[in-house]
Amino acid sequence: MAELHVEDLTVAYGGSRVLDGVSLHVRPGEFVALLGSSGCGKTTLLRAVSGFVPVDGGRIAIAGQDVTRAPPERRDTAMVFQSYALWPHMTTAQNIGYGLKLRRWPRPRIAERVAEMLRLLKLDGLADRNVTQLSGGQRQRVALGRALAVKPDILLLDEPLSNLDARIRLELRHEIRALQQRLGITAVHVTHDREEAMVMADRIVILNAGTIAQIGTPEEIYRRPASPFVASFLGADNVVTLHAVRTAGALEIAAGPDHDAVRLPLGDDRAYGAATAEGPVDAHFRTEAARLAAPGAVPADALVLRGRITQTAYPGGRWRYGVAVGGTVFLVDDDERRTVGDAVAIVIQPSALHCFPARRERPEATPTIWPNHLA
Ligand SMILES: Nc1ncnc2c1ncn2[C@@H]1O[C@H](COP(=O)(O)OP(=O)(O)OP(=O)(O)O)[C@@H](O)[C@H]1O
Repeated sequence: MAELHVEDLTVAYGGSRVLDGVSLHVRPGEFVALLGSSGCGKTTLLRAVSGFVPVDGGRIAIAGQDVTRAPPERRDTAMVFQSYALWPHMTTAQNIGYGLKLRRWPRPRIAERVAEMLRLLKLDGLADRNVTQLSGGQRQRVALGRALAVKPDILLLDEPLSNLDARIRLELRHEIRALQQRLGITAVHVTHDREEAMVMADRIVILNAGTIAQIGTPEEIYRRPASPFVASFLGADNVVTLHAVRTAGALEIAAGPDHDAVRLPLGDDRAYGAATAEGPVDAHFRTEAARLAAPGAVPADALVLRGRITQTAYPGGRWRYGVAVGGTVFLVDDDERRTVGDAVAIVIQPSALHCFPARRERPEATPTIWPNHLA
């Protein structure tokens, strides 16, 4: 088990900076996912760790050794690629044993290790088959076997599941995770699939335009996004601008044209972000974290937005509605079947709100009446 230290890493292609001051510590045996939208620098970070991209500044250490300037072959990393990158003229066994041959392992030891990998990866019976005659899932297992065979300090996974169909992707997701835990190997996994990162990783690193937006466990980043960017990226992309005042233990929301004043109690998990948000705040909430009610039947301790249904869809399980509130359309899931034109209330519990200082005030959210105690 080895640890990975990345400190203040900067990488530029030509004149343009792709990674800017990235620092990250991956603990021994930990599975870390790098998550971010296309072009944010995930693959570049992985390639910098493996030594295939020169760095402009900062430091990389693997198992306590500074490898910042070391060539790839002097770093104990192994990479699995989206495109498998197998040798097409070789069999399964030859591909898995390839790294061992390069390291000049004696033949009997190679055969032993390859057999072990075939067993681990459920590739028994396919040892002598040419890899071009394997399915996508099988090919990626071979690539994984080739990477693990050399017992690397760090396993680097570059979107290994992106080319596979949905069912195989789910299957392999769990297999990779189980294998990584069983072998206790330190792994860094690049993905742009939020759910994949959530279910596979011990911790998730969210990258945004070459910098780290947040590092945390799946639960931490989901429940406590550190910024509007992370909140939106993790699905809380309904945003309502409110006027808030922080009082002891609560966030007082002033009435607006489409909602009444409400006192949202603050607790450990409640209205996270509200502690620093006062005045105009952008409150983010998830489609699935709100519900709809008839306008007259709403609870007092939740934020309630009055609107009208403009769109309906049935993605499966629950209905999904577009609800226009003032000039903004929010997406909300609900169990009940409703119709376009229905007047409804969107009910959002405080624990489902992620509040941040508003980036810009939206006219429709400016309160017309400030409650007396806030005036
Ligand atoms: N060899 C290169 N030369 C110049 N620019 C590059 C090179 N490789 C990547 N880039 C640029 O660097 C930025 C980050 O690329 P990178 O591949 O690290 O992103 P990513 O987050 O892995 O994206 P994706 O999810 O699309 O693979 C992008 O703007 C990309 O166009």
